[in-house]
Amino acid sequence: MPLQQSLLDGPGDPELAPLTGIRRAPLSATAWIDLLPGWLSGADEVFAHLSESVPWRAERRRMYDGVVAVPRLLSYYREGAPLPHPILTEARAALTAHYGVEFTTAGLCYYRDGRDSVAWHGDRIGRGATEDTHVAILSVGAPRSLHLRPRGGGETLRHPLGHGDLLVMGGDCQRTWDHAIPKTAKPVGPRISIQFRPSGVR
Ligand SMILES: O=C(O)CCC(=O)C(=O)O
Ligand SMILES: [Fe+2]
Repeated sequence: MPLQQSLLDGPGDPELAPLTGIRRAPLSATAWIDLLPGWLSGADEVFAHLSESVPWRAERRRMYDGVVAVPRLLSYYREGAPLPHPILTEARAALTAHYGVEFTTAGLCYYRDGRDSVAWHGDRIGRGATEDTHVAILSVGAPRSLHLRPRGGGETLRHPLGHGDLLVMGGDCQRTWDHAIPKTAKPVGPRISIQFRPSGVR
């Protein structure tokens, strides 16, 4: 199975490292990202479980004068909805304790291959449009690059997100920066991204 070859974590129960190891990279005076590579170990089983048990949806969106397929599969766990793997419940509790901010919703994306992507955007639907907010991303599966650039234009920063890695955006990052997962022509396996957000942020 080509999927297995892309995962390097080996067997073992899913386990989260302490968040004390997280490193902050300021983006500006008011925006930052926190990074913790390898936050989740034993991520193979998590990837396999989520691939199979999450109700993935293929969405279509109206664009200009046509309707196009959204280039990734989606699933959304609103506030109060049980998450699809116990390690995600644990991850959310750890993030909530570490940041003193309640993460209540989870958006999941499934990038089937390098043609799947998310275009430049900020998570500005709702509260993120006007208030500082945290958005925490746990990545499992094939590594993909998260790109960030200032909204007014400027240099693009590239952060590779691998199997079990955590990246948290904070401050006014959603208002003043955009992020994207660009398509890649390289042969890449599937990736699942889990985004934890506080209430009212999309
Ligand atoms: O796949 C990712 O890690 C990012 C997804 C994202 O930016 C979003 O769904 O808002
Ligand atoms: Fe986003």
